[in-house]
Amino acid sequence: MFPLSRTSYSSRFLSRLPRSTKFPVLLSQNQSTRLLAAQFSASRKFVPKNPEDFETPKKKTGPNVFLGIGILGSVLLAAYYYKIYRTEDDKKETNSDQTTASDANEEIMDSERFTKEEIAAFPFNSKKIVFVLGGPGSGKGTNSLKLVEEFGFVHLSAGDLLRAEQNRPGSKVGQAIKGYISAGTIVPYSITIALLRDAIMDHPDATKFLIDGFPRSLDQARAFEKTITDCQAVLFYDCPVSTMFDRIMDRSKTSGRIDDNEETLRNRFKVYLNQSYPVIQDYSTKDKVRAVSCIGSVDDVYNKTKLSISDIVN
Ligand SMILES: Nc1ncnc2c1ncn2[C@@H]1O[C@H](COP(=O)(O)OP(=O)(O)O)[C@@H](O)[C@H]1O
Ligand SMILES: O=c1ccn([C@@H]2O[C@H](COP(=O)(O)OP(=O)(O)O)[C@@H](O)[C@H]2O)c(=O)[nH]1
Repeated sequence: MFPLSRTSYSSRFLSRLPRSTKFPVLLSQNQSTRLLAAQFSASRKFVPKNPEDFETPKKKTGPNVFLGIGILGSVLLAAYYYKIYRTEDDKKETNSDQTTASDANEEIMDSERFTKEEIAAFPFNSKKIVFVLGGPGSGKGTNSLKLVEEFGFVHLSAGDLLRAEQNRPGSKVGQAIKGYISAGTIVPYSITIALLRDAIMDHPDATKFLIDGFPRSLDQARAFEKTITDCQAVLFYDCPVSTMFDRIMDRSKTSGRIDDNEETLRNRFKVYLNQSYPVIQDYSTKDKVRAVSCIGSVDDVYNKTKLSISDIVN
């Protein structure tokens, strides 16, 4: 377990962002929930503008039977309409940063390269999976590449797989992926898990996998466990927002990524705290999290990384 009550953020960075995007990086479940509620709903608060907004609604003098019947009828009609007309596609469609638990039943996309029988026969359970998590720019990719070089992990970056699918001629989901990534929101896991599943199957002889940047929400974590396998550990890069911001802004000069810009980055931070951070909290209750501070030189951080997963690398 790692300490969950620490906060890390710099006033220099915070002064550059609107109030709604400022948050401490490490918070307890209650703290983060309260903070989120306060920060992200502040803009949606009801503000009385007209004199009548301040008035207490007048109490009706007697039961209005017709009104009651009308309301009941509307509710029943709405429920009927919802049941009959809401299609499976509607349920899967989610382009907001508020992926909900109801999405946890999404079907994983079929493979274009492997048959259902090949997928069913693949020994996913025999693979050691380490999730590499942390906010945007916290150092997931940098350290994963070093672990690959030194210890022969297979590195699967969910973001890289999605970008490759986005650019693949003939992809049925390329355009949709582009929409999510440019908004800084999470691609439905039916797509991401399918890409990860196929990428794992491309390495039948490998035993150790680093899955970088996934899962980004609790429902994704549960769906991966259900359809692929459980992870052995979570390598978590604990990084102040100010540092992540500066590093991404630096990276944006050469990355060519559509989402490495200030506006999308604000949303990525919001999605990270709102949806991805609870994944780290959840795995920490299962004693799976190995937290590494991102502060220090690339070599320092890598040395801390090696120490934190020394039982897995060998
Ligand atoms: N310890 C470090 N010190 C300074 N810069 C770093 C460090 N670790 C990573 N970087 C740089 O920060 C940027 C973001 O790192 P990256 O590994 O791409 O993050 P992530 O994969 O988490 O988005 C990259 O440009 C990388 O070179
Ligand atoms: O499991 C994933 C991983 C990535 N993404 C999308 O890909 C973007 C970039 O993710 P990546 O991990 O490459 O970069 P990071 O933001 O961590 O630097 C995210 O903002 C999401 O839009 C996603 O939807 N699901």
